[in-house]
Amino acid sequence: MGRSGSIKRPAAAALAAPPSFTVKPGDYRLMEEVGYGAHAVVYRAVFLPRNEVVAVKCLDLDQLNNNIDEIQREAQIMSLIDHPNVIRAYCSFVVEHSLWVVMPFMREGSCLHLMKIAYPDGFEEPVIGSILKETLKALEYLHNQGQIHRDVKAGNILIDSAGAVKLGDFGVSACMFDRGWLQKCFSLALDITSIPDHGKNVAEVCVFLQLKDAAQLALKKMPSSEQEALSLSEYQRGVSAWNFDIEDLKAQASLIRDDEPPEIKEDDDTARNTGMEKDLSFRNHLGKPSSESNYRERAFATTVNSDGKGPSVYEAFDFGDADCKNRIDGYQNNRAENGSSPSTSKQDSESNNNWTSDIEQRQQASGANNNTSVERIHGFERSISYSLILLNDLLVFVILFKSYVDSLGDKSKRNVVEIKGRFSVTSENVDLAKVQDGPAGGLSRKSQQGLLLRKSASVGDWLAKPMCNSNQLKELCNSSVSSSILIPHLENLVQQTMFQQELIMNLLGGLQQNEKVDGAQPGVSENDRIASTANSEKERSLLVTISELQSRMITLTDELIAAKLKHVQLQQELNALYCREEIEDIRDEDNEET
Ligand SMILES: Nc1ncnc2c1ncn2[C@@H]1O[C@H](COP(=O)(O)OP(=O)(O)OP(=O)(O)O)[C@@H](O)[C@H]1O
Repeated sequence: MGRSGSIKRPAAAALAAPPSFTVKPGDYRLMEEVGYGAHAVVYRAVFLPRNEVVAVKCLDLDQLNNNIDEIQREAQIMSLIDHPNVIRAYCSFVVEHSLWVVMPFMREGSCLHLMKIAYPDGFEEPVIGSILKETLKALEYLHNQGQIHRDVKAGNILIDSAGAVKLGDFGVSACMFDRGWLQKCFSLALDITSIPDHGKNVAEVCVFLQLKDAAQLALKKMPSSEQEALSLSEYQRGVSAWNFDIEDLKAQASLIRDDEPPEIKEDDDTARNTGMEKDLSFRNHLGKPSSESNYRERAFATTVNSDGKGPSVYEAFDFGDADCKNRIDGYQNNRAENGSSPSTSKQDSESNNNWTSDIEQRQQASGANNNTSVERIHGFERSISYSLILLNDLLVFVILFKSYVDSLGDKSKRNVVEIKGRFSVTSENVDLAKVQDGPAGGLSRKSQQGLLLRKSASVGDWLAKPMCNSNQLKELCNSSVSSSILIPHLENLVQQTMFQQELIMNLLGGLQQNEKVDGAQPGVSENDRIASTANSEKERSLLVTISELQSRMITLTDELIAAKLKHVQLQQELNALYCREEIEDIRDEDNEET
């Protein structure tokens, strides 16, 4: 990524809003509310002169009176955007106490919304891959423009009726090359510490930073009941945040009362409101009644109706891969055949909330007879393949992470080009090609080692090809991979490991039950008995493998946590060094200016 001199700026023609959209409020008719965030309500609207459907984001200026600059920046950034994967503002203007931003209407809503309504267990991997690919294109474009989005999450990834994926919400984005912004950050830090003598500031800022870390730690240590209440309240309010805890998400979804989710009726023009608590005063302030139906739910209802009619959000995606598409269609058909409308799938997940049941359901739906031991064995094999894949990923990450932590010790002083808030842009920019080949890319790389991994129907192709060969691994260990890239993967892996342990326990329980049932069945033929004995042998050896995997995973997880702690400690030391250097630079500049 270049510095300010190399930032590409959109051509002048692209800067101007399309002349066809006017800045007269009377030209827009606000329809139903389609979403809301911390500072804004978004409506479906009609641009009357052309009878064209658009989205209007209404930002409450009173509520944000201290952040006018930021609001202006968001509107400005959105109007400069010219990329198919980033939501662009057609125009913006002030209406009484709010700023209206007119933009393309994304009919299917956000990924968060889709998951809440119809996919409480998350999307299928191919869909995730497709969404992420488009999102990465958006980020690449923004980064080339010198912008950091800083709020990439499911609630800000929107999908239109054609299946196009666009990144929205620039409320907290920042320009990486904005020196003024950088200075503001530092002076804020200095204000907080209230130290008049600049000579002492270096140390004080580092105290300040530690306090901030302590506050974050305290938040983590908040009693789980309080965390749950906070988390549930945010979930119900539709506030989207990063949450990698699948069990937590499931628990939150299950806490929503049965009468809260929308009733999915394709021909119901007045889809019911979700009933989620919302800030009524804010919405009334913006001049819209709070009881209006939620268009989003109605719109998506047509895509997931169990009768199979209506467009599918999946069908709209261009996967560029017939196999992927078939698998998705198959999954969709299974859902339809099962009658798994959003409400029923939620009940399913409550009553049958484990991975093995999911496999069984999908197998049943595809017409497979999974009652035999052979089928069960295949199920176990798939589970073990999944375990092996995760285990190997974990191993690769532990090795990488350890070498990264070790390398941090040697690199106590890197070439800092810019520090922007919590971002440090160094001359040692991460080589994305390497990173793709590493932790993330490793997932899509074909296994070049001896492991023969059976493809898992549930886990998907991309997970079944996870390994780097030894040379690539060595190369990665020698390269400096950013902790901000590694840590989320590591955390994710720890969670997956825990999930695996639970899965193994479920498998063991399921196997014991099945053995009991098989033993009790009368009228079993001699051939079946022989087959059953052979399968029992196989099951037993698989069980041994499972328990071995389990203990290896636990050991690896422990190592991982220890490495992570060391990393945090080293990172803090590094931060302190960066701060010192940057503050000295700023002071030198001040001195030069004076
Ligand atoms: N162009 C659009 N078309 C359709 N729905 C949209 C559009 N833009 C936003 N939404 C919906 O409105 C919701 C809130 O929008 P947005 O995230 O921009 O508001 P915000 O106040 O900036 O949110 P946050 O709290 O995340 O900062 C989104 O999650 C999405 O569901």
